Amino acid sequence: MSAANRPKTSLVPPDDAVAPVRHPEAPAPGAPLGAHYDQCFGCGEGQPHGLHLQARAGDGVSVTAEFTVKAAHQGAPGLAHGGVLTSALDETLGSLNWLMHVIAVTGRLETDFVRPVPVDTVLHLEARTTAVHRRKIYSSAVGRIGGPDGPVAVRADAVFIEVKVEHFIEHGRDEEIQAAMDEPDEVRRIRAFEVNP
Ligand SMILES: CCCCCCCC(=O)SCCNC(=O)CCNC(=O)[C@H](O)C(C)(C)COP(=O)(O)OP(=O)(O)OC[C@H]1O[C@@H](n2cnc3c(N)ncnc32)[C@H](O)[C@@H]1OP(=O)(O)O
Repeated sequence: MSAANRPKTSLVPPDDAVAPVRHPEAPAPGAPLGAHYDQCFGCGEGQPHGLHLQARAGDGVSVTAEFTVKAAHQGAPGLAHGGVLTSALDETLGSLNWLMHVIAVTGRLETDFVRPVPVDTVLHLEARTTAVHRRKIYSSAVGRIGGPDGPVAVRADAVFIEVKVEHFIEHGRDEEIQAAMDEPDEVRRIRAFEVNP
């Protein structure tokens, strides 16, 4: 069935889903994950239009991250754009896959916007993978304002789908694929595609 005709997929894992497994070489809890690709809109240091989100490994398959809402991220006067907040959730959720050493892309992402988020706010994000079923990875995230224990402003549930590295090579634009493959630093080269080292 083509993707366009596929029925809407549940965000609830099926009964025979299993617990996620943290890779033995995943970064220790508390370790910064760093950017997986310097041009990534979510985390890339070299991306002037990006969110510059910084994530750290948590326990199990979990991460925490911070994102500061800038003037460039407004939707309404002085308030963050909902799509930008969803991007911050997507990036945080996507970084969970690195802890399992699985390459995956977002298949479905559902966001609840609970409170408005003003410019200059630091959004404190927490995400966790809850279940895995074949290639489907079920994860959830919340974003709090006013501190890591502050009130929830946004939350999201997602299904990521495991893919092979060919997904990026087949579908990405040649010049960026080539530049990422020519990266002399092996870890950066690998992480551009979030491939298992
Ligand atoms: C490198 C990491 C970067 C992280 C950055 C943050 C994350 C991102 O934003 S990634 C970018 C946004 N996402 C994308 O571009 C993905 C675009 N979509 C695609 O390429 C394809 O539709 C893709 C790969 C998801 C699935 O296609 P395909 O491999 O043919 O899947 P298919 O074989 O049909 O389905 C596999 C399973 O996934 C499920 N599935 C497929 N698509 C979806 C979906 N959209 N939602 C939920 N489940 C889905 C299917 O139901 C099937 O489940 P089951 O095993 O139970 O039968």
